Amino acid sequence: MSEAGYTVAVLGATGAVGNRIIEQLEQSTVPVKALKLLASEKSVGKTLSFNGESVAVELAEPDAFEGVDIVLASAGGSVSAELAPEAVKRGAVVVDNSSHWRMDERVPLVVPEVNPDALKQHRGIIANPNCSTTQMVVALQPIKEQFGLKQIIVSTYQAASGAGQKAIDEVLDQAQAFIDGQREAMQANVLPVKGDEKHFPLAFNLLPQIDVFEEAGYTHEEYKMIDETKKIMLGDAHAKDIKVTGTAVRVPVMIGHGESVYFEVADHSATRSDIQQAFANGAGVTLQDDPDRQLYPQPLNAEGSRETFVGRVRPDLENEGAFHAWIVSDNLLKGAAWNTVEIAEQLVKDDLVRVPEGVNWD
Ligand SMILES: NC(=O)C1=CN([C@@H]2O[C@H](COP(=O)(O)OP(=O)(O)OC[C@H]3O[C@@H](n4cnc5c(N)ncnc54)[C@H](OP(=O)(O)O)[C@@H]3O)[C@@H](O)[C@H]2O)C=CC1
Ligand SMILES: N[C@@H](CC(=O)OP(=O)(O)O)C(=O)O
Repeated sequence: MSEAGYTVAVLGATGAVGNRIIEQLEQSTVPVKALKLLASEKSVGKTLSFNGESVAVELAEPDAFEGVDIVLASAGGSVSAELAPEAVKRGAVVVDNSSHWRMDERVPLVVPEVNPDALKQHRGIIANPNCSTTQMVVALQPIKEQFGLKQIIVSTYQAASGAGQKAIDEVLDQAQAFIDGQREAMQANVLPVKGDEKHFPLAFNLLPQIDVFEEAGYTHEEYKMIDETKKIMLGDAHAKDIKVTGTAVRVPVMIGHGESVYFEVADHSATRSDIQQAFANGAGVTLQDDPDRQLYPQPLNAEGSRETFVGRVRPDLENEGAFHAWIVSDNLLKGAAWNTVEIAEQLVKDDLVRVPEGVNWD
């Protein structure tokens, strides 16, 4: 790093996640010497604000990464597949939000509260996990550290914003049609999966499909949660030390994913209060758990926060060593933009903003 700091590029700067990356970067400890904002042709010439200054959006193309030290990418999988290697070739370290690189064995998949040391092995590309996975592993890491984790069964309640601005707009239009008594006018073109054969309204509804269906009746989102949790917590997407399964459901909430999690610990002496205390002490976790005061996490309250909120902690009444908890976080912040910027902070702190010699992604 030069005295003045790093040149940072935000790829996908005009998107919902990109906008929040810029905001999080403004409030971060990353010393930004210069900022480049990159997007598609249609956004070239637009300006966005960073630290009170107006920055013009440029075209995302290979040469745009000349002189860049850190790239924070959120422009989708195909863009990252093509441009991340180009950025690395030009000496930049890329933190990528898309799912494209996550399962690549050469790529660390990082949540700084859980596996910051994985960054030490980076070869220029670092992946940011799926939003539902991130908040679950942040919450459960202190439980794993103190009591050992044997099994996780999760049901997600995922906000429309996870599928982008178009999904939010669609749900609001559907809600208005429903309120106007025109149920037949509820248009659905985006959810559950853009480009899939059928679409259904989410307003006043629940959709037990996020992403496409794959083997054995599971969706891709469910497989991502299983594989990514293992890669982050155990260092291997196929490890068997913790059994993980789940059901991913889209709910008519705008921002903030909820998760009902059943988990089994190895140490059967753990009490409800031990588990609550472990959550309360967890990095990035805020315990909101007081049934007497009806205190529990809610998406509307989590919006805009970097924290992962945990409540409704209770033992399973039939299985020894098993507990339930309710986890909520802002899917666009800890689930995407903040985790990305937090990784950049960790790279700076550990002096890892450099591409190792001899790396080749071609
Ligand atoms: N970690 C996670 O769980 C999450 C990850 N994501 C990832 O972030 C990505 C962005 O999500 P979101 O912000 O909601 O999406 P948006 O649709 O709001 O934004 C997409 C961004 O990508 C840019 N873009 C699209 N195509 C290209 C292209 N060919 N070249 C350069 N830039 C391009 C867009 O630029 P323009 O405005 O010019 O079209 C825009 O800046 C997702 O595709 C996903 O991969 C998103 C949510 C959560
Ligand atoms: N699939 C997530 C958002 C997302 O973009 O996830 P991923 O980065 O794993 O594709 C959701 O819909 O809430």
